[in-house]
Amino acid sequence: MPSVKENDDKPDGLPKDEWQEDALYSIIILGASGDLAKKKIYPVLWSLFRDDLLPKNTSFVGYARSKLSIDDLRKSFQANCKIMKGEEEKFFAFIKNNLYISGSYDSSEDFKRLNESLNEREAKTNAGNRVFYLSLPPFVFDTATQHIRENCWGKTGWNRIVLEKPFGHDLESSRKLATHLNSLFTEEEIYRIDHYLGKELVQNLITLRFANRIFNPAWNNHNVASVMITFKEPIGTQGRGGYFDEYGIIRDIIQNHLMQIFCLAAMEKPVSLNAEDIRDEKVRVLRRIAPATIENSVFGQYLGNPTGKTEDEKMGYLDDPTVPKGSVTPTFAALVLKIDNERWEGVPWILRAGKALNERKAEIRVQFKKPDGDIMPGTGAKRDELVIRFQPNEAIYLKMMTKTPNSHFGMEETELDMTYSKRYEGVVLAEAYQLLFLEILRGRQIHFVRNDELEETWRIFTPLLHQIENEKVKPIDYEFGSRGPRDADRLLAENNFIYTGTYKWPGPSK
Ligand SMILES: NC(=O)C1=CN([C@@H]2O[C@H](COP(=O)(O)OP(=O)(O)OC[C@H]3O[C@@H](n4cnc5c(N)ncnc54)[C@H](OP(=O)(O)O)[C@@H]3O)[C@@H](O)[C@H]2O)C=CC1
Ligand SMILES: O=C1O[C@H](COP(=O)(O)O)[C@@H](O)[C@H](O)[C@H]1O
Repeated sequence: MPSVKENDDKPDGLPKDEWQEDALYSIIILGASGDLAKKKIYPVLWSLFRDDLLPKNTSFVGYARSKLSIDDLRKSFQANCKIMKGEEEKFFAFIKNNLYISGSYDSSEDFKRLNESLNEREAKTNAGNRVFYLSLPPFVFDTATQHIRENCWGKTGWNRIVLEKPFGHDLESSRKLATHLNSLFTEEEIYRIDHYLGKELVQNLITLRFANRIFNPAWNNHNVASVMITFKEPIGTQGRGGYFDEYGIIRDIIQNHLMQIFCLAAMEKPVSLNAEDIRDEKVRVLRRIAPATIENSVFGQYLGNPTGKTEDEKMGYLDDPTVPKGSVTPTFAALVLKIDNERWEGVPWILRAGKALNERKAEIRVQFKKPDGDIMPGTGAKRDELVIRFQPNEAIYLKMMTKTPNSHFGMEETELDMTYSKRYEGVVLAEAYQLLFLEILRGRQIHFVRNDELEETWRIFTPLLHQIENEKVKPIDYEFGSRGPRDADRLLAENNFIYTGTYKWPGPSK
């Protein structure tokens, strides 16, 4: 097994693709001067270039309003790139493949200049394949996409447009955006990124469920008591409260990341691994869910922790000067969805997400019912629980009962454990954006969100969002660094999720 621990953004074993030799691939980053571009997109492009995973003829074209030289651009993102000793020359070659054009998002002339520059570079090749990556605030989506379509759509190869969330603010605005995009592009040309779909263990859900005989027969209301999907972050809004306040935790995490995990865990087996077949099943299960309700939800907002170690921890959500005074935007939410189909009727699916909590964690817990016809009553047997920990320290473990060694029929809780750092020692997992970028270039949409998925998730959450916003429902206070409001545990208990607190992992967590 190769060990690449010395540089942990070098993933192991990514397949080398056979790219079109006679084509020029242009990756055009709109909003190249922005935060996402410098923190994420350029560093990921560098890592893929460094590891020879991109087509040989790839050119990176930044576009933004700021007047920047290539050197300014480089300085903006270099600190976020991992450049090991001996890789300086390669980094220099990466920078040489970069171009930057300053232009506004509402000027045909500027987009025409961008197009001329792309044409000029493509002239020496047979085909020009173009990826337009919109790393832009949502209010410029409409004009920018219009100009891309009218002025920059290549004629000799394929064109793909990549969008980051937010895809609208509610059902109506999402539909409006969809209508606009559909008037310009085909669905095959649109790549809606949800970076959770690029995470290794999220991708593994399909394999686990459908490549193993043992899970599928047990994956239903005869055997499953409840399911909980959790996202926790130990950081607050860190000065970006103004942005967060317009969205809140449901739009930021639950409607997208947690619902994508939900779909992969709850959907029926797709007829094939074709992107359309998988996405058809996701939509099918979403259509069987009634809108989320306030009665089945708990909302929280964090307070500063006076004993916190950092300034962030000491600051409550409302202390952030960028957050409007008296805001009731939730930074924590727990809610329950029910799926009205033959497989899942009666099983509560609990979705929880929060900022400023006690740890960083994203996981799914599937709690199984106790066996029927119990021949060991009164022995304290606990429910089996399958945990898939998406991050950190990726792991799949099944908490289960075993006979205590050398006892008569004494039993205790133990686990079948597949912790990635042990099972795949030394293997570096690719970062979500690395995998997703390669999928865009390959033209594979499995790990991207289709418009009807979006429509369904907005249908589920829009009535609740509008209600809490119109009625200014006050979230419950919780302290920075806690597990969130206590009422959330009550919601779990009322929805058949049993926490015993008796399970003990032997030794430090890997
Ligand atoms: N390979 C490895 O390294 C493995 C490590 N382990 C470790 O073993 C430890 C225990 O395992 P775990 O599966 O977490 O089991 P536990 O039963 O101890 O905890 C399950 C989860 O229940 C939640 N919880 C805590 N209090 C309450 C409450 N009052 N009501 C409802 N829920 C509550 C907590 O999450 P929350 O705060 O999110 O609600 C907790 O993480 C973990 O640290 C885990 O990392 C386990 C298996 C493999
Ligand atoms: O989309 C978002 O995700 C991040 C968390 O991503 P992760 O990969 O670090 O789990 C979150 O911090 C941010 O608020 C949200 O917009």
